[in-house]
Amino acid sequence: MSRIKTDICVIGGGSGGLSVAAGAVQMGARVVLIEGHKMGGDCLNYGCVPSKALLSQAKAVKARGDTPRAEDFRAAMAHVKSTIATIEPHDSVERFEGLGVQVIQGFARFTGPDTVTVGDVTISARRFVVATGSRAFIPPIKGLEDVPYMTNETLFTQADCPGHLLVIGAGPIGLEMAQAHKRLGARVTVIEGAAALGRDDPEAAAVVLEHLRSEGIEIVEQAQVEQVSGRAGAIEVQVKGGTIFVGTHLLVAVGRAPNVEKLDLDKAGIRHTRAGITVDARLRSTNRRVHAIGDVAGQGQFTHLAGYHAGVVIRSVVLGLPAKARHDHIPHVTFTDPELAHIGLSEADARKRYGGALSVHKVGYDQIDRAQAEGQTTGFIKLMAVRGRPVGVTIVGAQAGEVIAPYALAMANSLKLGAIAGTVLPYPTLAEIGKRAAGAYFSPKLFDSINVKRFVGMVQRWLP
Ligand SMILES: Cc1cc2nc3c(=O)[nH]c(=O)nc-3n(C[C@H](O)[C@H](O)[C@H](O)COP(=O)(O)OP(=O)(O)OC[C@H]3O[C@@H](n4cnc5c(N)ncnc54)[C@H](O)[C@@H]3O)c2cc1C
Ligand SMILES: NC(=O)c1ccc[n+]([C@@H]2O[C@H](COP(=O)([O-])OP(=O)(O)OC[C@H]3O[C@@H](n4cnc5c(N)ncnc54)[C@H](O)[C@@H]3O)[C@@H](O)[C@H]2O)c1
Repeated sequence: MSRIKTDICVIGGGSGGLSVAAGAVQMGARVVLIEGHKMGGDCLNYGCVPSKALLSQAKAVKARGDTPRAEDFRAAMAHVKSTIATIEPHDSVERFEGLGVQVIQGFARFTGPDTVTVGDVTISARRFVVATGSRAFIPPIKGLEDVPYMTNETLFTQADCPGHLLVIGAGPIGLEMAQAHKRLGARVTVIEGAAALGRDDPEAAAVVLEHLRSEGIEIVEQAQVEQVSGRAGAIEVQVKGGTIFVGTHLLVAVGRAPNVEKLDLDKAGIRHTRAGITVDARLRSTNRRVHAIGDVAGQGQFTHLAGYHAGVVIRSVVLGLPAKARHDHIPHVTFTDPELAHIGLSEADARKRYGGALSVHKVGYDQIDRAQAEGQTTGFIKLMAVRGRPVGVTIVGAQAGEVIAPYALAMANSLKLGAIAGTVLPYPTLAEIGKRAAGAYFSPKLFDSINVKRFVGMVQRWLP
């Protein structure tokens, strides 16, 4: 048994853990990083990177306009592999060892409040950061364990395009992958127990769903899956009420489960629930020496959130500052075509919280010259504003994930809408839609005000 003493021990080498390790070591701390499987975690290997690479290939095939061919799917999967391979060195053991991090490969488990073991190595540290991420949640559906099914961990290893892909769950994973597979030549049926994109603005979700259906994807809502049967190539999914959907392949995308089982959290007095490790505003667990970040902290499941958490925890464990995380300024984007981006409060939540003080401003993509020029007039921005500040923004339409950036800046830095309305943007760009929405907040105050009209009348009489 060998022993290592260090300042910071990071468990999990994905989006969150790698950011903590790189930041902490470069600022002078001694860092041990433990990764049980693949450096880069879900995002690089089974999540954001492969899914966006597949979507980009599917978009190119769709743009070509003819019937997808078998080679298209193979070429798309080859692109997925090569994209991962290109990014991989950035997250590699070699790069991190080069930065001065001691990387240990194996699954870590706590053996006490300030020790973990990996194989025959025991590590004691001043602070621990748990960044073990999440995996696909497998629901207790009758028969599921007896049929071949895919999750995000196996989806990107397919050799050939499925004939008819059945997807359980119409969240971001289910719908992004439904569109990618449809555009690459599969028939696709998405089976959703409640409302598709149920966590998003219903008006914006409706725009995405209408478009996906127009491309030929079958999306069945309010259809809770109760039983699955069959075999490879002939899978049957039965929903509440008895309807049966038949397909060749099955993807399960019904949410995520935090990776806590292997950690022996009880040995270190770290409380957790089904959502993940319980943390306070400083991302500290119930063991003050141990922080949790990213998916396993149960505050949301996005790479940029894990990266943000890493920054907060670095201030805490490296610099000893009482840094707190906030979550009201974290955007999220579903990368379907059209994209759906959101930040802050939904319209419904903003109405509940602010009542009459809230104003809502909606501008269509069809009012934006660049959108007209590109023929991308589907969608809108919806701005929720209170006393001159944005409290929530939803955008559905072309490049919504890029277009929302000024609002992410504004909400992270408590900027007023005047900052957006007063910014000069290049013409013609899709980003103008955000400025137009801010302008819509000021228009009635400026153009419908009797006081403004009186004042202008006076000025005009006095002006020489
Ligand atoms: C299909 C899909 C698409 C996605 N698309 C997007 C997107 O477009 N944008 C976005 O922001 N987010 C997206 N996400 C979510 C994103 O991947 C996660 O939010 C992000 O990876 C979380 O980072 P993390 O550091 O918390 O965990 P991870 O990146 O998963 O890293 C956790 C690491 O910990 C390791 N580990 C686990 N247990 C132990 C242990 N006991 N000891 C040692 N190591 C351990 C794991 O092997 C893993 O490498 C997507 C997810 C999926 C599944
Ligand atoms: N673009 C992105 O940023 C992106 C992309 C993919 C994933 N992610 C992250 O990963 C998380 C998980 O995504 P997800 O799509 O797996 O989960 P999700 O929780 O967002 O959606 C799962 C859906 O499955 C449905 N469902 C659950 N059980 C069912 C059953 N028995 N029958 C039918 N439907 C059922 C739910 O009602 C829900 O609508 C996301 O919330 C997000 O944080 C992000």
